[in-house]
Amino acid sequence: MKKKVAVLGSTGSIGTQTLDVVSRDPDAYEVVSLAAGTRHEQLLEQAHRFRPKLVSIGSKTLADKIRSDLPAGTKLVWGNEGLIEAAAGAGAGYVVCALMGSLGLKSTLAAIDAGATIGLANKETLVTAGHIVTRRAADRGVPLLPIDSEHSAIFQCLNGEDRGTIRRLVITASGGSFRDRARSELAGVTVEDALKHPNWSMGAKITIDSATMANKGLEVIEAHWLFDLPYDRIDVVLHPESIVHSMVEFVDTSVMAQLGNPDMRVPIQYALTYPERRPSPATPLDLLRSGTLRFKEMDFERYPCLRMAFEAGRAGGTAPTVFNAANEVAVARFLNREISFLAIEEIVESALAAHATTAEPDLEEIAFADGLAREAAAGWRK
Ligand SMILES: NC(=O)C1=CN([C@@H]2O[C@H](COP(=O)(O)OP(=O)(O)OC[C@H]3O[C@@H](n4cnc5c(N)ncnc54)[C@H](OP(=O)(O)O)[C@@H]3O)[C@@H](O)[C@H]2O)C=CC1
Ligand SMILES: CC(=O)[C@@H](O)[C@H](O)COP(=O)(O)O
Ligand SMILES: [Mn+2]
Repeated sequence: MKKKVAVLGSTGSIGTQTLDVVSRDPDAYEVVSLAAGTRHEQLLEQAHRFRPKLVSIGSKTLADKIRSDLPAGTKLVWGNEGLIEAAAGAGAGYVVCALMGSLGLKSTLAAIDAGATIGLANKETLVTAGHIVTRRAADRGVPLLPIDSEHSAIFQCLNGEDRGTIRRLVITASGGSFRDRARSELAGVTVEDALKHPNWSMGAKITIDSATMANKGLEVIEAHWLFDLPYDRIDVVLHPESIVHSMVEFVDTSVMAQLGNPDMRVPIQYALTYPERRPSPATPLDLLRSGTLRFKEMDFERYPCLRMAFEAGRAGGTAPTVFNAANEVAVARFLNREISFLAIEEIVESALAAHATTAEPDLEEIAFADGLAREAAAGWRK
């Protein structure tokens, strides 16, 4: 029987690569819903190609624009309610969460409540409300399968291993666009410079997060929730080649690693086919030709966003929510050319400093902390 798949964020980097994976095995998948924000022409093209039951777009204005061009029989919805319907109202048994930012939280929870298996790329959802998402998935018996490359790597290394035998996780970081520059050289860097990731082609927000190392910070918190490990057993190392996607060290000192050329279709496909492996279109890794693999200690002074993520993760409660929300707004302001690159970390630092953490927050308390942090980050002036 075909897997009925919903793709939330279908027009983005992960969304389009998911549709590429799905389109290579038409006997295995049926796309039942697609959700996007603003790229209406791309969404229309996807709707004609995959013929889903339902499509959702960011606003009523955009919905009005595409309505008459949709294939007959495709239901059109929009906005936040549309996202929920795409996640939980189209009969998907498998939901790929590839939205950008914590706006993905409600639709992920809706998909879990509907009993769908989750392919999770949207790390901000776990950062902002990890205890709620993981508990809800466990209560509902819903698998949360990682798509993020590092977490897929760890998940693959852990396959069949007893979790009690893990000594630590080692998450690799490329170092991002400015890894060869000192902090003193970052004052005047441009948006264009920051968007040049050395190894991966990704959406704008995560590419900036890689450059500030906030991405690795988000990933540390994501790993804490996915693998249920304390922060002092999660390490980060610089690995400029992005070939070792992450590692697990076990109590007997054995280290398992997952390697491959950087291509997100591999972890996306693994999340879709798990527990099976299938052939993939990625270029096979040839270690004889890939050159030296380097590993360096992480410098927390060079990358304060990573330090702050560890601090927020350890503080728990609403602190990671604030870290994430302030960072989302700061990155949007940088991409909008309102603030400098280095102001991103100043904004995150000041939001965290002003925040009094609430332990074990419910969804309302998370929304409140998120809103306050966004307001402070939007109003921040040098
Ligand atoms: N790209 C990558 O290689 C990796 C990404 N991730 C994570 O995956 C997630 C997605 O990243 P990526 O694909 O790069 O991001 P993109 O910016 O490329 O895509 C984001 C998607 O979300 C949609 N979207 C944004 N806002 C809304 C909204 N209000 N309503 C509905 N849809 C919306 C966008 O629609 P539209 O563009 O039409 O507005 C787009 O389809 C992030 O959490 C990221 O950290 C993790 C590992 C690797
Ligand atoms: C592909 C992927 O998973 C990204 O999160 C990637 O890891 C970004 O690279 P760095 O954050 O290591 O620069
Ligand atoms: Mn990653």
